[in-house]
Amino acid sequence: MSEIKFAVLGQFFHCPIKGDFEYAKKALIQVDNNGTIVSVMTEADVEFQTQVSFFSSKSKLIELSSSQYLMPGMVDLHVHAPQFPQAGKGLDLPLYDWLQDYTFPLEAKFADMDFTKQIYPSLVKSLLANGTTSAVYFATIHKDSSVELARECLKQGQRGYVGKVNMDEASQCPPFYIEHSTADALKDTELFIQEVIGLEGNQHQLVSPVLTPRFVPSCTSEMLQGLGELAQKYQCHVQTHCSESDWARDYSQQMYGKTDAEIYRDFGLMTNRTILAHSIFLTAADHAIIKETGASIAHCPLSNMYFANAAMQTREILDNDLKCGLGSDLAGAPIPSIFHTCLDAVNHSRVREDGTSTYLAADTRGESGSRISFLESYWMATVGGGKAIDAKVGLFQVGFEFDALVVDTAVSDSNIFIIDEMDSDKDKLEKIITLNNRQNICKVWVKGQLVVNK
Ligand SMILES: Nc1nc2[nH]cnc2c(=O)[nH]1
Repeated sequence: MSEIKFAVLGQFFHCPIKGDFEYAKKALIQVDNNGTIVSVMTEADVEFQTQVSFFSSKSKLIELSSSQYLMPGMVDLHVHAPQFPQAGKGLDLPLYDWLQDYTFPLEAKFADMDFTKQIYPSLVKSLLANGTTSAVYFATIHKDSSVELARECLKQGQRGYVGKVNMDEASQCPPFYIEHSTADALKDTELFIQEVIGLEGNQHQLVSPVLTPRFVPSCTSEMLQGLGELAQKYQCHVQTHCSESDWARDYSQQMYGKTDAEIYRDFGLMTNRTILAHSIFLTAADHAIIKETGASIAHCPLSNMYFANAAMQTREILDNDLKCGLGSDLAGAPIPSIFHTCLDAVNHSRVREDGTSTYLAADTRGESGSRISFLESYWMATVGGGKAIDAKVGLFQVGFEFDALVVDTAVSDSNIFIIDEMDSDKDKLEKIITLNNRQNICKVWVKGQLVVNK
């Protein structure tokens, strides 16, 4: 039996059931040397006090204060790592022009390892400080630079899913940012998979490789075919963009006469480890394909407001029990925080429900019944994300990995203001979801390893 590394004593929130939450006022969570939760006790357990005293006497007890809340780590299902320097600017163009004018020139710079090493450490640090314990990254087309991102995740202790981007369609990619050849790119991708799996210190697979066809327009059918074969061979994760905008949806129809989900399925890219970013223009048949294959959706609400030309079917996706989590889509949206994304997801659904045009009567303006709740968005950010990456994270339950953070509502520069006599447990959780900032996050653990400690 593995040894207990530490035990945390304090209050916690988590969401075992979509749309609901659990609050434990005083709990003791024991974590073993592998970073796995081996016991979750509350005061109702007869052994509770004895265990608390035991871990205290061994100096293995981490006791939270009354203003501190233990929460599951956040899962960001869609981050463009090389776009970090672009965050907060350049969102004035539609998707196609934004890629060509701003994004591809920036991503091309990651051929330079010095530039890579200047950017990626700050990005990983920033995400961890915002409570993102697991991140699913698009890197760039450059193998060595992409491996460096995986190495950086490992170094800072973040659960990282990293993809070397593939793009080889000459009509859609600029000459300065395109694979040398499809065959070379596929070889590089296979090497990338092997190098990431074999990284020094990655025995527990904290970082994993992800096959990453950028999206249908940037890939030839040979590339999609080759990546589909690698997905079957290595059983690794796959990530891509799916039906993100009118333009992207129409491109697929013109080229293949199919939707993105149908194209990915037909090339063997839809598996229960596939993450489809955006997924705005889904048909009923797409829903069926996604459900049948067990693929997941990364909902990126803020970026959708810039690029999607439409609102996400979040309500239907949740009601249809499709696997769905949240993505920041840095830097199609500027904010590196999945707490913020929770708020965006709710806002996005409310705008959809209400509609926008003041020239229309209220009852014809929006799509009634399409809102989602704060608890549903938080569920997506934790449990939904965990299911998408196929990791046991997002809940404080025995057998789950201890990926967690401590939110302190009493830090001097806090936006969260809790009054115990006035705020119910649900009020407190909603306040934390909506008002939490990185200054409130004082501790972060990934797989039982303390990676942020303020
Ligand atoms: N939001 C977003 N959509 C894309 N579609 C293809 N590439 C991208 C990208 O970098 N960001």
